[in-house]
Amino acid sequence: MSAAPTEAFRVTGGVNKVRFRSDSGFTVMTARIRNAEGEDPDATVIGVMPPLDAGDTFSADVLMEEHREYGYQYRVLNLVLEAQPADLSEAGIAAYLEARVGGVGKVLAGRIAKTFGAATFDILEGDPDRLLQVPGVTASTLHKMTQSWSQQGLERRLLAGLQGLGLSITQAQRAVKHFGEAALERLTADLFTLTEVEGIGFVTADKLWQAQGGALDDPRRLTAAAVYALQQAAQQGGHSYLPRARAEKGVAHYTRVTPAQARLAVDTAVELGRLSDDTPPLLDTEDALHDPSRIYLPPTLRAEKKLASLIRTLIATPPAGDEWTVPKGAAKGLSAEQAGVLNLLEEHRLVVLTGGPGTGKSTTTRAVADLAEKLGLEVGLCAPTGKAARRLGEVTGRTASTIHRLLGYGPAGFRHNHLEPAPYDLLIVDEVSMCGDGLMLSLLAAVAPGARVLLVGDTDQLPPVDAGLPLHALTQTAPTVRLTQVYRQAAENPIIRAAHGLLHGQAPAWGDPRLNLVETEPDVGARRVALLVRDMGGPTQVQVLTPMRKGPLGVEMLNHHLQSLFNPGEGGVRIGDAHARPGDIVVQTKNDYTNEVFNGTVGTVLKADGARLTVDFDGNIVELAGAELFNLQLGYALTVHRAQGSEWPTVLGVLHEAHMPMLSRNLVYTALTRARERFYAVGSATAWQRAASRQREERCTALLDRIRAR
Ligand SMILES: Nc1ncnc2c1ncn2[C@@H]1O[C@H](COP(=O)(O)OP(=O)(O)OP(=O)(O)O)[C@@H](O)[C@H]1O
Repeated sequence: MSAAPTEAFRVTGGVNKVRFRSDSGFTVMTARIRNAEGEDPDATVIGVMPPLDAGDTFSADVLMEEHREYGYQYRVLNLVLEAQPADLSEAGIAAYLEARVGGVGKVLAGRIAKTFGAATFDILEGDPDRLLQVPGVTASTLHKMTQSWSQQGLERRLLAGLQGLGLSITQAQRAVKHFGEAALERLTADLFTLTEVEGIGFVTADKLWQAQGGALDDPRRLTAAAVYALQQAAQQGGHSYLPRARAEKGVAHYTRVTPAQARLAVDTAVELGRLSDDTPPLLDTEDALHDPSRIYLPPTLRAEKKLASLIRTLIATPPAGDEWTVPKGAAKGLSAEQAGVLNLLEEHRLVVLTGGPGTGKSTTTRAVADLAEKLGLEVGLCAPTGKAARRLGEVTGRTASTIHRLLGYGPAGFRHNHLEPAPYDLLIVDEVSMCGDGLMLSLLAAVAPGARVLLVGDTDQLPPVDAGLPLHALTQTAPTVRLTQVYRQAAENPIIRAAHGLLHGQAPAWGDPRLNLVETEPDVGARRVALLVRDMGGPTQVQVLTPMRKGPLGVEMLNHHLQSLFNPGEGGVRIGDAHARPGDIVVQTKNDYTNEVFNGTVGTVLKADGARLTVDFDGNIVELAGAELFNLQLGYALTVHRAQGSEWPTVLGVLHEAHMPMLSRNLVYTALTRARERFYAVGSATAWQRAASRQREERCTALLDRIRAR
């Protein structure tokens, strides 16, 4: 082969030996590869490939690269398996038959190879009955052989065809996994169907589409863009629907088409049922300026309607039995407001308890659980995250779990639902501000007939990451107690006072040793933060929070400086955004129900060997490898969103005008209330003033209207 060219080139080859293959399809093999310029008899070839064995032949686009340890090797971009072995000697054919064709053992493979030689594969493909003349090949053996051969042939043709559409081998494999045999036909008919595959979005499909020379105004492209606009609105802004004008703007933004075409795109998507138009009949009182139109993704519309009817039912139906009585002593130590919750639960199945930090929500929750158990009721305690569940358990002195665990979440979804309700007479859910419509629907759908539900949360916290704002709708429709009095020791705490001040648009009054601010410029900020963390006792004593991931004061930059100061060194195991070494602080970024580690849980790396990490998450010691490592990031600094539901004694909050797009009152309120004893702001006081005055953008949700609708 000539010197390493920088761009990809095509080779054909035969597999010598497969050295390694991960479940994601990443393979390391040695192969004989050749092209017009020459042959490399035993090259190292790496990359994501279809399942293959020694003896397979293939054609592939490869890039040559020099690895610092292994020297030259070829990285596969696309690889198509040929339908027969490289080595057409009798032994080669026998080895291939034995390895790849079902029902054929060593002896039989030898006989077939001896009888038919290189013609074996054409016969297997085109005239398989002739194989019956080989002693030992029975009708059932032949059936197994032809089944397996045609299945493999189909998969080979599918992968080759999909790669012909421009898909990478990874995308092709995921498409086959998702669509099965119909993959090629579905994607040939409409390449944008690819967006149904987990992890492949409109932008990727559009790149493939344009690489194929697809027309920019093709209805399939425009329809897919309309659906994508709604998906992005839910993911980025938590919107359950978009007014038509914004949906059209989204389409124009993603496709660069004219407003007229964008309008057509939304109309077409609605006609095809890919989107739903649920615009309510315009009441004459509506002002013409307010755009009442509502464009939904169909599943979101169904969920919102279902949730509204569930809430209406819970509000309208009486609790089962009459055992709920509130004896005199039950309200001991509670304020009249707090005691109100106990009384409301006598008549109502669904009660909501809200209030800011230190207003006595947890105290009230404990009193409700105590009373319910005295009355002999089964009480279920849960919260959206592991950390919040643990805290709920601590303050109520009972076991509490995540909502997912309480509802029996597994690969097939939630075990408890309207068919098999959760077996509790009273469900208490904490930190409900973190529940989107989806999780709230799963939760309320699993409430047993006649059972009661107490939802506890703080409506001023950040809105949920998922779409919808159910807690807000519930506080305006279900019987609600809003605790306002901040208690003595809580009131003395400047953090809690500052949090309540934020709700009235006031920036915190800095200067208290428990509530202080240090100004810094973005470019030197990360380094400054690392030194401050050192002065404050190191990363185990203080949690750093910041609004963003990117930028000079983002999580990535802060973690880089914090890791180099507190755990310097080289190498380590690759995780989501860096390399982790023993002693590093890491954070789980996705719910992992198998290891019972949830998004936002912080842990310490105990061991890092090869491609495995042992992490201690608050006493839950887990071993992580493979894809699980990409659910981890360095955790010296976290985004405020990731910190929701967690609390630390000391928090260092980084906030600067540079974060402007993210700054809102709820964001800084949530950051501040993550600190139990001490909050240290680094950045600029102006940023806090600006944030305090900015309400977050309203979310497009019609849940409240639907609950109220008659
Ligand atoms: N009725 C009350 N009378 C006197 N003190 C109270 C009362 N209710 C709560 N407290 C005290 O106020 C403090 C805050 O109570 P609690 O932790 O229940 O508030 P919270 O709303 O759960 O706060 P956070 O949201 O921060 O968890 C606690 O020290 C608690 O003992």
